Amino acid sequence: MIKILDARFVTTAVEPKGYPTSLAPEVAFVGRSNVGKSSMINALTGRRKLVRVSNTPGRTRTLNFFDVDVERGTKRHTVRFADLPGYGFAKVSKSERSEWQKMITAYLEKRRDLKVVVSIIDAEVGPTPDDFQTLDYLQESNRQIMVVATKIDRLPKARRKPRLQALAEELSLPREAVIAFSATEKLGFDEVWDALLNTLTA
Ligand SMILES: Nc1nc2c(ncn2[C@@H]2O[C@H](COP(=O)(O)OP(=O)(O)OP(=O)(O)O)[C@@H](O)[C@H]2O)c(=O)[nH]1
Ligand SMILES: [Mg+2]
Repeated sequence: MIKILDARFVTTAVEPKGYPTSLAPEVAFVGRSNVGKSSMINALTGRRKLVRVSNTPGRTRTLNFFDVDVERGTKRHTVRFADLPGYGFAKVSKSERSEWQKMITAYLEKRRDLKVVVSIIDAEVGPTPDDFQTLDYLQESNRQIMVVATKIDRLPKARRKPRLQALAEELSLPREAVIAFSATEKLGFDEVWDALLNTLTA
């Protein structure tokens, strides 16, 4: 039902004056370093190498923008994705960490085009204090939030449903508000796209 027509890199930015000019509603992917943000963008665009991913936390160090043309039913949409550096990466200096923090919060606070923030949680690890802090911050900023639990493939099938239920409870969300995802097993593609397009076209 969901078909990706095209996906392309737009630009890299570190501060507001480098953000691309408005074109389409924007979706930002936030989460811990190494949680799988860039992999999720690759999976959602059906391009294995659109964004660089890595085993080493701290791979993404700037804001990276991508445009995606997507078709659902007979309707075509263009959506802009913003891949953000992860938070909670310990192996950088304090000053570097605060630079990252500034880069991310400047974007989340000021970006007008930003319509949905996808908060990515590791399904196995569960929400960390950093995740809770970010979710609180986003709620206070009145941002539209979508929670996606990724790396669900790492859990045996029988444990997935109870795990998602527990995650939803921890986050004080209804069960259906937490979408299960796996970049490696390609799970959750339709669910995430449907939720995104439903929100963006509401
Ligand atoms: N098993 C499994 N591994 C995944 C999944 N998604 C990502 N990974 C792995 O997790 C690691 C980190 O992935 P990235 O997509 O680079 O993570 P990121 O959140 O963009 O990381 P930073 O840019 O450092 O913040 C890589 O080794 C990926 O292959 C998934 O759904 N399942
Ligand atoms: Mg990344």
